Amino acid sequence: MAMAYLAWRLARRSCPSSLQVTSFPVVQLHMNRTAMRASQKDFENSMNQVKLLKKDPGNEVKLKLYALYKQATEGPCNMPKPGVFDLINKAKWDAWNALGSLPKEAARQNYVDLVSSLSPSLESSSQVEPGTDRKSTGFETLVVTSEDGITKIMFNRPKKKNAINTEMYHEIMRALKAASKDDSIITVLTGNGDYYSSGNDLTNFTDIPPGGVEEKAKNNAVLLREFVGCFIDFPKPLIAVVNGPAVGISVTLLGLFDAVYASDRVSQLLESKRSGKQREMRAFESSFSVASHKQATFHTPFSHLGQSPEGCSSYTFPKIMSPAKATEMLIFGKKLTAGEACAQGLVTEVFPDSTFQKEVWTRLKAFAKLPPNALRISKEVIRKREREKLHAVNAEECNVLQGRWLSDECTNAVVNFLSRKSKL
Ligand SMILES: CCCCCCCCCC/C=C\CC(=O)SCCNC(=O)CCNC(=O)[C@H](O)C(C)(C)COP(=O)(O)OP(=O)(O)OC[C@H]1O[C@@H](n2cnc3c(N)ncnc32)[C@H](O)[C@@H]1OP(=O)(O)O
Repeated sequence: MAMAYLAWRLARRSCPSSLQVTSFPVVQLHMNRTAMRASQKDFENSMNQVKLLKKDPGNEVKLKLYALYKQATEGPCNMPKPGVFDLINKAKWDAWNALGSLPKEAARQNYVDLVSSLSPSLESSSQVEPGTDRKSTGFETLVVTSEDGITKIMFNRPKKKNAINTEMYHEIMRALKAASKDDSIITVLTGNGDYYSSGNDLTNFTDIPPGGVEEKAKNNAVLLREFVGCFIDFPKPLIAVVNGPAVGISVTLLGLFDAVYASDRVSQLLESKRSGKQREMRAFESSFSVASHKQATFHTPFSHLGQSPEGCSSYTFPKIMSPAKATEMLIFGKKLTAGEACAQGLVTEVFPDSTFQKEVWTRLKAFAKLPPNALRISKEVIRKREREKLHAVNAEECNVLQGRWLSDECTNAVVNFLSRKSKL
């Protein structure tokens, strides 16, 4: 299996990009019905369609496409037979040689037929113009797209600072489950608008079911545990592109990500603020086209809200940043800038704001070209010895929170926010 994969990767490298696929039994069906009517234009269109295939059609098909392409463009196999240990080139040679003296026009037709037989896998991509994202529908609170081996899950409640309401919790779980099974290599979470996320939507606490607040707290604890569990168990590299302030659960979850990237705008802005350079700060702020853009800060104000840590942060944060630094954040609600969060290990790297998106996405695209199985296996090796512990921590945190949600401290904090008496 692994060898077949390696063969395929190498074959891709040694072929024109358009013929990254190929042959077989399926094709045999088409070989004899050759009407020799496929034009050069049809052939070129098919080569372009192959590039849009979203599902890997399998090594055999890829080899067949390779062979037909060679036959259509160069005629019968004219290469010396590779050595028995040169597995990849031997597989390609065999496929091409097996076409014997099939005329170029017939090979071209068969190539076109084969590509058209792969149409189910083309349908999803053909809905999208080349070069644009494949967008998943069926989400109200997210925009989920897939391109270049990256599934991007974007929080999409910008007017509410991407606060995570109950629907969004469910949709994030659904999107993560889909991403774990789709053909993407890595998964990215980011936010639309000026915030990454303002954390739990405090109105989640207002919809009390007939069973009363105890039932509500219990249900929320069950759901929260399931939600955090999706992050603990997510099998592919999971990366946060933190585009603005992050609050509460959107911060604590970062300890379960594989990499966290943020822009340096925070540090520059705060530095100006700290040094009292007001004019410089105003100039700095106005230099951004989106005037409402906010600093990317990291804030977990649990005590202020009468709550306690979640997202496994009671375990991951002391490990990541030292117990004392974690205490300042999780217990005393100290807000960190991106630079500070990076110095403490919560953020992987901070980029200059002017080039943040460009640099991050260039890097992510390069990551997405790495061998997917190696990425998953390496992640599993790292996560394996922690998984059980993380699930236990998650269960305990949810249990404690269930009690906190019933406390006066929490009720008062939520009421104060909702009645506009308080803000972070
Ligand atoms: C399936 C599972 C369901 C389980 C449900 C329970 C699970 C609980 C999980 C964990 C519990 C807690 C963890 C946390 O996340 S704690 C952190 C909670 N977040 C906050 O306390 C932030 C509150 N928001 C603010 O302080 C401010 O809004 C802000 C983020 C500092 C931004 O200030 P701003 O002046 O720039 O913008 P503002 O006008 O306030 O906001 C614009 C509108 O967005 C609304 N909004 C923002 N954040 C939230 C939020 N977290 N919850 C609800 N609504 C929010 C705000 O009310 C404005 O709305 P409107 O325009 O007035 O209608």
